[in-house]
Amino acid sequence: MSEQSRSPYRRPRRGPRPGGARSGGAQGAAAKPGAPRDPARRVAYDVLRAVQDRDAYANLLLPSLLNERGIAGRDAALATELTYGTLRLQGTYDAIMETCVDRTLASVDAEVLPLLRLGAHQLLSTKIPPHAAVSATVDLARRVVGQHRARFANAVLRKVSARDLDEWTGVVAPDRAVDPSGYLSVVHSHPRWIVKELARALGERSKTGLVETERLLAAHNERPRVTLVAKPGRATVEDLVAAGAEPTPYSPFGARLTEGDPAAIREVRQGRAAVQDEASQLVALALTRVDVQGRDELWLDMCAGPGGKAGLLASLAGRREARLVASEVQPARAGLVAGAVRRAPRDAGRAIAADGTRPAWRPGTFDRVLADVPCTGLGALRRRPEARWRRTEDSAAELAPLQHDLLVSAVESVRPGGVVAYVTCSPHLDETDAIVRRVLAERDDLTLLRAPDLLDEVPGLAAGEDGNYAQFWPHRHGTDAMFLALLRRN
Ligand SMILES: C[S@@+](CC[C@H](N)C(=O)[O-])C[C@H]1O[C@@H](n2cnc3c(N)ncnc32)[C@H](O)[C@@H]1O
Repeated sequence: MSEQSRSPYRRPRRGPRPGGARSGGAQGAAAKPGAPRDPARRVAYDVLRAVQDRDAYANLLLPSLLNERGIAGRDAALATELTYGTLRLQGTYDAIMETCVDRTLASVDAEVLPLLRLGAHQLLSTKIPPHAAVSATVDLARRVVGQHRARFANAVLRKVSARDLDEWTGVVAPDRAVDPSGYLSVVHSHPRWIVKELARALGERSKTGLVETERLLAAHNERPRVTLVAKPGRATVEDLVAAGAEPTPYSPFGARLTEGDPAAIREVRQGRAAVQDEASQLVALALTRVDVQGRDELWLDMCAGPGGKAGLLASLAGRREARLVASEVQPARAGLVAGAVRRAPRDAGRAIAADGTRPAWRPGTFDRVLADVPCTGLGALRRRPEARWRRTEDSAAELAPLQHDLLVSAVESVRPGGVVAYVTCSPHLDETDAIVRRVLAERDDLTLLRAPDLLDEVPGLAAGEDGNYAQFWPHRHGTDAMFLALLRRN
């Protein structure tokens, strides 16, 4: 059963609307004394506004508002579903609502637009009965934007309620045979440029109908399960399984939660385990598996904040009597890295604040270097629902000079015979293949290794012209779309 179908609030795309009011109806679960009416929709609206108006991150703001307002249980689950679901499918809802307003959607007031999207989500993708979805949203509109604009919201949502999601996309999406990217963009709610970039990274052409691209886009709209890492030497997968998680298919350190709050797990609270995507664990593991002849004592994580991979690498280094320097340019994030590497076996990790492009160490100091560079994050769209609307077509080009300089610096930091892992949480070819190729072309002291061979327990990873890169994919591996290139310095 997919995560999507597991959600109690989701409605299958086709089929009858289940009858009977549920907790997602207008009044929801019993409110606490003094709590605002319909706290779930109110908090979802506040997060959508903050994401839209001040570039807030939903995954940070929502938990803190739920906590601040004392919203828990079914109301918290409803608020989470409404917030993330609305942000993910915003592109589809906007295409539908364009046909339901008598002006452009862009000219609708900023206070009202999130209400319309919230209402459209309840109508088109949840089991909330249509009359409850409309009346609860209009009720909220009355309170937050006034009677006049609530009437407008009511009129738009009544038009939206006339069809189900499949009927609507049949009306508003371009013909797939004529414009496959445009069709996928509307049906799976991604900006068209992202559809094209992901298809390019998957090696698919429009002519073929973009079959695998569609599977990837659909995976981005599924709710991902929380994955944990048991830091070697400090906790085990068995500890996490005892706490209710399931082992991950590939990482020897990973376990997935089916539901529940990771902070409720003792090992996580104690810093012996942490939340970390399985692909992040595996790219760090691959770097430690490469054979480096001779000395293997000093490792560098050059872009370490907030410290996920550094935490794992420090534990792995400690078990081999190596040490890790975890460096991060932003001092506040370097503080998080210090927390992540604290109490590694043999005290193997040390965090410093330093600019990787102006190294605070001598050239050739390290035996293994991780350059997990800043990137567009197009590989983590499952977990960051608003990111697809925030990045632009130019984002990758803007990051490329820094990515290049960091990889060059990583290469200079490793000793001859040592190895560099270049990693992005993005499959966009301009920040993966293009950066690696450019550095390989500029230098004659590098050999590109076959990264998939270091992770031979994971099928379907090989990418790039000669299959030398490892590229994870959400729809193939159930992970973020993490990219890995391994370079040996000769
Ligand atoms: C993709 S994140 C790294 C994620 C991290 N490895 C983890 O697993 O938690 C990239 C990091 O690089 C940092 N960064 C950006 N420019 C940098 C530079 N010139 N030198 C070092 N770090 C830099 C960013 O602040 C950000 O924390």
